[in-house]
Amino acid sequence: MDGFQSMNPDTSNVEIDSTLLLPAEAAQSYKAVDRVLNSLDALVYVADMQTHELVYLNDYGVSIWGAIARRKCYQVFQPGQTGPCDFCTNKKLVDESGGLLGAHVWEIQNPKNNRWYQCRDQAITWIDGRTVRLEIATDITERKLMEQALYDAKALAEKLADTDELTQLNNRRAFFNQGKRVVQQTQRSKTHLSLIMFDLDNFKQINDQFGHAAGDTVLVNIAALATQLVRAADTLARIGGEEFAIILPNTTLKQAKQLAQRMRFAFDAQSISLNGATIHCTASFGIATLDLTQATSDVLLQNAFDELLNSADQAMMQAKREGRNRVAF
Ligand SMILES: Nc1nc2c(ncn2[C@@H]2O[C@H](COP(=O)(O)OP(=O)(O)OP(=O)(O)O)[C@@H](O)[C@H]2O)c(=O)[nH]1
Repeated sequence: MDGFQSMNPDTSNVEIDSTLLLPAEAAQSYKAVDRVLNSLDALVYVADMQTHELVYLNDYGVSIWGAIARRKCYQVFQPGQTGPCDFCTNKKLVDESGGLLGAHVWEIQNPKNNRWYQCRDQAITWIDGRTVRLEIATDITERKLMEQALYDAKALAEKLADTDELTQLNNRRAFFNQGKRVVQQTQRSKTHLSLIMFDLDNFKQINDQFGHAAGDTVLVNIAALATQLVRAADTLARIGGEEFAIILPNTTLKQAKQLAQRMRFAFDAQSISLNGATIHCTASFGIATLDLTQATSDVLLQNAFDELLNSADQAMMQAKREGRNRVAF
């Protein structure tokens, strides 16, 4: 290559202006360092910080990205790219007056080969006096995939711990956790919090007449219908066998009554066809509302959610007593 000469006849990983030929002793030291860098299971490269030209690439880099042949770092590592990378670290490696700063360690997923690298970048003075970026990059893709798999498994475990297996609604645990959170939010926003409880009517008869599996299907249908009727901000949960509850943030008693009536009508109007039979199932609803529009002390709120649930339960029992398929509050 004109004007350039490899300092290491065994490899062609470095290109240095021939006017800067090193004394024999220094060349020996250079070769020893080059051998060490070539034995690493990591990418080591050096790029001119002004021109982005690669001036060194170890064997690991050559084996993946090919010979450097005076190409720029982004041409080698981001094939097809015509300018410096958006994530180029050059600015992080020198101060405003060009003084060399310490190492900058970061992680990136290479958008071209999708592999993850942990990079240690540092500006150093190269053997010909230029300021260059030395990067040592370790492929951490397997570790990242494992981290992602662990993260996904944790998210799934958390979801399962909060989900009712039959209906896929929130379970009792999720319901109580969410209830305590929503009470705090309601206190902060000084609004109303309503709670609807509903229990399917004469559900034992459905089980007895059509079988337990048919009863399960009814529970799934009711859950799906109820899901369609609540808002995204509401928390619908199955809190017992045939008992459900809805946390309604920022909802007055009047608004909660309207929703409960809509649900009652929808359940009453639904016919579930199963094995040639038509199953009809209604529910009794109880509503309670917490008015937090005035400042309320934390002490008063400690048992607020349990008390709200208790009031809704009392109202629901009243609806049962008064003949079922109705809303009480
Ligand atoms: N299929 C099915 N049945 C369940 C499940 N959980 C509870 N049950 C049944 O639900 C029925 C509830 O019966 P009861 O408590 O007497 O209430 P009910 O018959 O609905 O009567 P009221 O609530 O007074 O209207 C029982 O037969 C339980 O076995 C479930 O997951 N699947």
